[in-house]
Amino acid sequence: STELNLIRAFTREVNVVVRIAQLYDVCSLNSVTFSNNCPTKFPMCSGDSGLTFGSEWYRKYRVAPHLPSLFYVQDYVVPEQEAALLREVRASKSKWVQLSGRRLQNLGGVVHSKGLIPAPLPSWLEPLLTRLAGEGGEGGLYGGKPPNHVLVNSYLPGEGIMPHEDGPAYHPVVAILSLGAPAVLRFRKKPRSAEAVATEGGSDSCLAGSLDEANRQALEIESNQPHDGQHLQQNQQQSRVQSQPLPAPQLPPSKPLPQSQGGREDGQTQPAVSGRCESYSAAVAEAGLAAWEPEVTGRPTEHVSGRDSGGCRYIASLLLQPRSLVVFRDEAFTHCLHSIDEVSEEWLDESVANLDMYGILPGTMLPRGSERISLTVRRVARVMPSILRR
Ligand SMILES: O=C(O)CCC(=O)C(=O)O
Ligand SMILES: [Fe+2]
Repeated sequence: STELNLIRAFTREVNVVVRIAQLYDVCSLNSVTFSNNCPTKFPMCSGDSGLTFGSEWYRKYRVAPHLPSLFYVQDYVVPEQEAALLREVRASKSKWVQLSGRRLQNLGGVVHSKGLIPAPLPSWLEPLLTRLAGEGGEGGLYGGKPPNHVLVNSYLPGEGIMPHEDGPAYHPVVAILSLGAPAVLRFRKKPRSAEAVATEGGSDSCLAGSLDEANRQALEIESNQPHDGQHLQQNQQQSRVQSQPLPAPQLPPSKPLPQSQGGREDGQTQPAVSGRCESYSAAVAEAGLAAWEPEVTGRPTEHVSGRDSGGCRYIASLLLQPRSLVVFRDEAFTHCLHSIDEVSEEWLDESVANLDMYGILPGTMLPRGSERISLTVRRVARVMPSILRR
């Protein structure tokens, strides 16, 4: 019976260990490790990573199997709420800043390298911000604290936002509400720095790094078009808020800098991509991101299905319909760049992960139609003490 007791005690211990491992989900211990790298014996790893991350909300709205920290909520607001929000944005006394590819209102204060220099958020945003803070299951979307910063972006057809990351000033979660017209948000792997390429070896360009047949086609088709670095430089030169174009190639700054030091008006980090897109397979493996394999069929010749203008594959894209909410966090926030093409029609290629929801077939062209307004809602992790407020 002593042996039996020992066996029982041992079994209890093992159960406790297994339970703890399940609760804490080994995959979540390192946000860079994803479900596909997880030992299969932990069921929470298959498609989930993390305690909160495994909540019902995230399970319900996860949309792209290749990018498990990307979430999409169709019809997050009803048409009346959309109309009311659009009225408020248009009536707002806040100053619009004209950038090269969009107009921008910055609400909640100025994002500085040392944190947020806070300013009051307009009262019309309160119900939306309260609702957003409560999404995502226990603890809410922003780590138990309310969002404190909102960008209002306005895009006319033909306008967009170049590949960028939102940067380390923010708690790594963003929720974007789309109003008025659709657009496609595209995710690609963050480029490796020139330094990393030199010291770790490998290819310094996506084009050279994945010279499969499809990529050769991409090169041929797009050889006359500027790739991202050139786009970035052109945009920077055109931008009224950017005092000087940044030389390319250039490392993404480790933190957003004040404008005078080359930072952006919107507090975000904009790497000069300059075609320095990391070898696709290496990028995907390093970030634990699964491959999205394009089907090279029936596409118009000016587009290469699921690739950016440098020939790099997108990890995922999302059709952002009016009234929808997109949320991305963790690796989608820190390991990827996101962008909206400067087009008046969106080519819905196979990388667009949510076409099914709308009964749209890949290969469809979707006119952007009219002005799109987006509300980018985030929390700046550090808020400057009031004594330093201007
Ligand atoms: O308009 C969007 O959907 C994207 C906006 C964005 O990426 C940003 O404000 O940082
Ligand atoms: Fe962004």
